[in-house]
Amino acid sequence: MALNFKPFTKYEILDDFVEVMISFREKYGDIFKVRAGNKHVLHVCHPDIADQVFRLPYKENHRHFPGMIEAFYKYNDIPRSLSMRSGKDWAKLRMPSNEHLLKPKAMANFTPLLERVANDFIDNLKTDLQINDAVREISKYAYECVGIASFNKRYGCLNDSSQDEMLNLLNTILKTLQTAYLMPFDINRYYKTKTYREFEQTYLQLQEFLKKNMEEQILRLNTMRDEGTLMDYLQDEYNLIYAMLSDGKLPAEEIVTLISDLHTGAVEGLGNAITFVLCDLALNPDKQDTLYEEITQVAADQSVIGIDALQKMSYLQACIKESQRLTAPFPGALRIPETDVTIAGYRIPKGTNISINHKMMSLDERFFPQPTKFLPERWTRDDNTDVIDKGYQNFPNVIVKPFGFGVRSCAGVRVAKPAMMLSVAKIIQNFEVSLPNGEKEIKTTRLLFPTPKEPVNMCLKPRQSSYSS
Ligand code: HEM
Repeated sequence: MALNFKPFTKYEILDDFVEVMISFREKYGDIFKVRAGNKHVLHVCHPDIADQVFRLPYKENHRHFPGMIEAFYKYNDIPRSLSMRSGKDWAKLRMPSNEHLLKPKAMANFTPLLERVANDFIDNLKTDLQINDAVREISKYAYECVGIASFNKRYGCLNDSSQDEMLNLLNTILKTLQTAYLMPFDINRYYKTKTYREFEQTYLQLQEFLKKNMEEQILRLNTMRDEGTLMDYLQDEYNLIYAMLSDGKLPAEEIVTLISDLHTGAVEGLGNAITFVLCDLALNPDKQDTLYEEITQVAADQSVIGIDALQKMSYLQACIKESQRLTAPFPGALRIPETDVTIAGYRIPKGTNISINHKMMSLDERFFPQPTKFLPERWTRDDNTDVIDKGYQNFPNVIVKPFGFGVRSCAGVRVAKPAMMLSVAKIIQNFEVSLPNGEKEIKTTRLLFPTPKEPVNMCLKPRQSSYSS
């Protein structure tokens, strides 16, 4: 079966994409094949089948990339970005990075840095008492978070609109990538299309920007070393570049490549995910009240919310997980079997793209009763069966996987989680959030990540006991 594209279309993901996929599942069952771009993708919509796919051996962690990406690296002699690598080449960059980005202490290392950005963001909101075009505004916060996590640097984007250029650039990179993934033929291998040229120009600009920041960071660290202040500084602040350079496993050029993935992966992903959590809380004031209660209990009268407090905020974690269930940032974890396999009775040739369709499973009534309702209680440990039948817990850890699954999952999750938790906790600690004009629903569309179809505005009412950030 194929989703047919006209030859010269705009290659966008259709707004009714989810409805189309649901109709396929109803017609063809829990496993079906769809044409996406120039490849076929096998969609899996049942946790038992997903479990079988996840358990296959993956030595190479292969990916297929659009022709535009292959053409870009043919024309430009720069190292491939992490997300565009496969096999040993991918592992060579990913494994040494994991030691810094994913080790258990990483979240504690990044949280104090991110909190500084969250505090500035809240200070701005205290003046504005509204968020206009939430994804855009929150993407600025996200961009600042990546700047401080990568280079211990404030880009200044929260207060300086001249920095918006970088946000536009990151947005263009994502848009052109999406088009490339959807194109049914690899024309970019033979001809530099407008999409290719836009991608090439913006991606090279991003690399230049990051190279310059890397050089500044190295100079700064060397100056501190020469002045004898480096060790004192490192006691106060985690520095990712120092940590990666000093273990000597990756050259500076490869570190820049990794940092570029941190930028492209983070800003849109975080901007949208945080917006959706705030919308869900605005549309469900009773859940917002419960969250506010938890925050006041755990954070007491503190303006500082540290890693210990975040880890105690189980309702906050449940709100985020439930929001990510509803909007499923990641439509499907991709797996490519390395030999011919039999799954759910079907013989599947090696090299087939299999997508574990988290989106379909997350909204499936068989696994989540009342699937369209925002019920964070689904994810709390208390046995509150009055609120929701927790039968879905028979499928733990397979269905809702916003950060992906296994070795190829999100490399920035230990930045993303505290960045999300800090912003939502501090906003709810300080304001009652609502949507204007009694809006009842946020319609979504996709730009690699799901995003609101129209800009979302939010009203912020200061809470009586709001603390200074
Ligand atoms: C809510 C926000 C985010 C979500 C939902 C998210 C989700 C994901 C998912 C599902 C993947 C796996 C994609 C795949 O299988 O190809 C991924 C990959 C990745 N993410 Fe995130 N992410 C988020 C934020 C971030 C942040 C803040 C960073 C960086 C600081 C980041 C860095 C990366 C990188 C580098 C990869 C590529 C990993 C690889 O190919 O080995 N992400 N992300």
